[in-house]
Amino acid sequence: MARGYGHFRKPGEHFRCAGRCVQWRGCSSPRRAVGSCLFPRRGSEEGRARCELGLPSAPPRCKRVSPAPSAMALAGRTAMWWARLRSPCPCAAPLCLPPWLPAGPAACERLYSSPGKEKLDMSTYPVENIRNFSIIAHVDHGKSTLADRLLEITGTISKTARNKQVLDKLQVERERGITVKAQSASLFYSHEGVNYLLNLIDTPGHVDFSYEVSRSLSACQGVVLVVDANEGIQAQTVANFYLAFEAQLAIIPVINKIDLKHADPERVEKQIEKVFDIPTDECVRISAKQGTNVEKVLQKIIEKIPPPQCNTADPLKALVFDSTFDHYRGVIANIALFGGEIQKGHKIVSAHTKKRYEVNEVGILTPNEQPTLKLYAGQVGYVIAGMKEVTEAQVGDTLFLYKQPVEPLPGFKSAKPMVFAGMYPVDQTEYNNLKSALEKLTLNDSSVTIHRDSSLALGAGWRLGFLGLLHMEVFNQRLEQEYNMSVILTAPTVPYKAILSSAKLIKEHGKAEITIINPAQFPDKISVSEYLEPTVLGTIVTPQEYIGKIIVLCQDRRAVQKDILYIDEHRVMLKYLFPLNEIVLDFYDALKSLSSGYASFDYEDAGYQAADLIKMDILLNGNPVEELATITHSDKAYATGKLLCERLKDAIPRQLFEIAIQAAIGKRIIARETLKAYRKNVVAKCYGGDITRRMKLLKRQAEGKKLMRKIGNVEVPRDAFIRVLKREPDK
Ligand SMILES: Nc1nc2c(ncn2[C@@H]2O[C@H](COP(=O)(O)OP(=O)(O)OP(=O)(O)O)[C@@H](O)[C@H]2O)c(=O)[nH]1
Repeated sequence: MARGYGHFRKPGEHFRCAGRCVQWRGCSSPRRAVGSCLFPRRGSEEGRARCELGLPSAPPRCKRVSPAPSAMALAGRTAMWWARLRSPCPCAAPLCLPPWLPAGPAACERLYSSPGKEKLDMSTYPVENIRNFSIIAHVDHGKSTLADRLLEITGTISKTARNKQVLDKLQVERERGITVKAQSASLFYSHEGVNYLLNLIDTPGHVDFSYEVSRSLSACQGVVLVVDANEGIQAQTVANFYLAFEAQLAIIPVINKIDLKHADPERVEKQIEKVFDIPTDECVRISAKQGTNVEKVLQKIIEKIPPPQCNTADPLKALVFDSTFDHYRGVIANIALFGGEIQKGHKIVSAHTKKRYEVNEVGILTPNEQPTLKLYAGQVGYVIAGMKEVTEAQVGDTLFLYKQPVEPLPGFKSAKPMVFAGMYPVDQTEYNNLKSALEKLTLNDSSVTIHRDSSLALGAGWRLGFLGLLHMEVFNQRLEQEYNMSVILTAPTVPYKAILSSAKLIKEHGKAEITIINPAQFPDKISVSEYLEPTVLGTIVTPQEYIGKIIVLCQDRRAVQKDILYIDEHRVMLKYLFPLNEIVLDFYDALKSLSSGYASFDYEDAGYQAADLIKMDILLNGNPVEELATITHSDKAYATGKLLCERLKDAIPRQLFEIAIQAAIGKRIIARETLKAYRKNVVAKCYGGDITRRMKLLKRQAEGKKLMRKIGNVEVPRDAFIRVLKREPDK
């Protein structure tokens, strides 16, 4: 496949390079594709680019094929190289060789070399042979591992030891070992002589990503509810069960990890019967890791989950349940067809924007994009239709054929952000780049809300709403990893409300009830008749020996007990009404710490309640730090103020001058810490003429300084805001 010098490549052509498939992204006019330019000289621009991207170094033979380009030509081609190196093959999202790819060059060529010629015919899967289902469970109960085995058994991926969490494609997912993004895959399975098309969606387990689960369920008729045979029912098992139950989906309970030494599937079956009212004989006992009984799960899916209720003869009605942005192809929308069919060339209209598009490509995910001739009612796949702007692809939108309008599908309830934080570019010149990165990332994560904001110290930025602190951390990490953006995040806060009493303010806001997502905009007590704080109904599942400590912790967090239920002789389920700001930052850590990791926690929105709130300012040498202002309950003001000052004292490096750290309510100072003046001489121990060592130490110090941002005359490290506000786990 490797082409020599002088070959004319066509745009879109696939070819092998350094052991992987690449697609030519050159311009449409025939141009000399120095096929070998993918094997650059060592030390060249491209060489460095390849190195940064972690691509292998050039094989020696390629150096012979590729004549060394002149400096000018090199500069001219660099952008093109970059574009091509960064552009993944449309069949393979990651640039690196995907772990599920069958070994050997032949397999690679078969899969990726000419997808255009290998479009699948999906007409052989009528609606009655389709099953759409999600795998739901508590964190780490084995959803992704079960998905791997299902993909293997159905021959979608080959059986190799490298197949671990194949559907967790994002770097952040692989690094953290958690699923943050629901991923779908189409499986072909033959049962009793009938060929079935099974569309699987692997969902995240953590409470912060439950919006992904609820959206995934809209494309399904059933769920596989995985429960760990050792841990039993946990808080997210209950939450996810009710999501599926309310959506009236068929539920297949699966008890996983029966290979574990302490597995007790019988106990878990009884729990399932007691809490969910599902007879014990309906549970399937499996070991997803070892593959035991996984085939039974497939059979249950076919028997218990009904096929989608829709018809290919109806007009096209496609629900966009997820979308991603590709730099070259625009928006790739994941769709579930609730009627009709769709194919290349169709003119479609978005019910949301009313804009018209022509379909360029349709296909299914296996789990990479596999183009198909058409998609039919009941099937789940993707569509590329030349949507160039991220705002054009709304998750929850309905697509229909031009001149054949349909009633739009109900779409999705918009996600309700639980925490808000300010986000600012480290350097204001990066503002536009960050704006574009945020737009693209929020397309893929529609649960994030964005409002423009600005701060005296940090300049122009945004106030972002997240579903929780983990969600905020993951979003920040994705911005860094996928868009190479580093940002400053301010202290997270929950959305409070205020009922205004001042006529002037009501006129200003146009309404009496306002939502405060930025502590800087907290209105004075004189102009407010009542403050309201958000609450959540929390579910805690714990072994009974920790119940005493947990009750004390909940009381300390101003929670009110609503229910208590023994799910078996050893485990208890507690329900508490919590003020959201008491749990959002560190409650989970505290709970895990005092229950030795055994208790689990989940929560759902429970509206607002009246609260005695005050705004607390933090002053550094008398100057208020807007980014550290917090809204707190009056009962907790002194304790919070003292703690914040102590934390700040640890977080701020000592400087050449003394720093007074104070917490103030209005003009009243309620806590104070003093940071002594200090200047570290990093080269103090370097005597003699060892210049390289001195340079190294000074460079390291300079790098540390880069991480800081000046606020007034005091340097505050970038990550201080979250660190300072996170409480220590309660002892
Ligand atoms: N012993 C044993 N371990 C298993 C089994 N299934 C999964 N695991 C392990 O459990 C851990 C979590 O598995 P995952 O598949 O990532 O769990 P998950 O539910 O997808 O996790 P999240 O996506 O973070 O919610 C991994 O270390 C798996 O190897 C099993 O049947 N037996």
